Amino acid sequence: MAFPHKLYLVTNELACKGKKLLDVVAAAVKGGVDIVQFRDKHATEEVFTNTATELQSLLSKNNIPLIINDRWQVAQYIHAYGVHVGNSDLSPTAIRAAWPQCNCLGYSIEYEEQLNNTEIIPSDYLGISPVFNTSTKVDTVREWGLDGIRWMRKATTKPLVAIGNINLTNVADVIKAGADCVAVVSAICSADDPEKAAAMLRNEIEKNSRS
Ligand SMILES: Cc1ncc(COP(=O)(O)OP(=O)(O)O)c(N)n1
Ligand SMILES: Cc1ncsc1CCOP(=O)(O)O
Ligand SMILES: [Mg+2]
Repeated sequence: MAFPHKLYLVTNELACKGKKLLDVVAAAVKGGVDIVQFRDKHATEEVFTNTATELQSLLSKNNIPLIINDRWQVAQYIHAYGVHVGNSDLSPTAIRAAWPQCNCLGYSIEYEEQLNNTEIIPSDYLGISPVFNTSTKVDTVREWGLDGIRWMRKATTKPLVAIGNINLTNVADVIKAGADCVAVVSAICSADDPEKAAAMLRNEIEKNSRS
């Protein structure tokens, strides 16, 4: 599966610091975000489904794919583009079996051994998780660093999405190390001007991409 996306917004309502989540997402898309993940680890099923539905409506008007974090049944129900899962979630193989129409299945890589695991095969992209330690997600195993990106680039041909404390100061290095796409929470959600923050990140990615 082709993965043409370069700048991936992962949402976090708290990180938006009082701004409305949908406004932040709309601004980020104007700035150059080309794929969005709805991630809320605490919302009830009802609130989660309602917000996911609103995001799907906003993003489909802009031809931007929506990925749902963890809750693949909500993703299927709202006809989202896909789902992102990690080691504590239902496996990619099981999701493919339960939801054959899923267009895009993302899978977090926290351990080197995962690259020898058959779960890589049904995955459409791999999340390098995290590249740098971040206060946005503290239940992590280790930070991969730039060397980890370089290692993964050599170890697999799957599209690589880098995530974890990526911002304007390090995004060029992350791309040069071999990531195909950069995912951020705080660098956009917490910015005073999310549109400008997205535009600056996108510009830096384009300047340093191989294609
Ligand atoms: C693009 C991307 N990469 C990694 C993750 C982390 O997923 P996971 O390991 O399942 O952890 P939670 O996000 O569920 O806390 C991600 N969400 N997105
Ligand atoms: C969801 C997730 N998965 C690995 S790190 C992370 C959070 C990234 O957030 P930030 O861009 O604010 O560091
Ligand atoms: Mg998860």
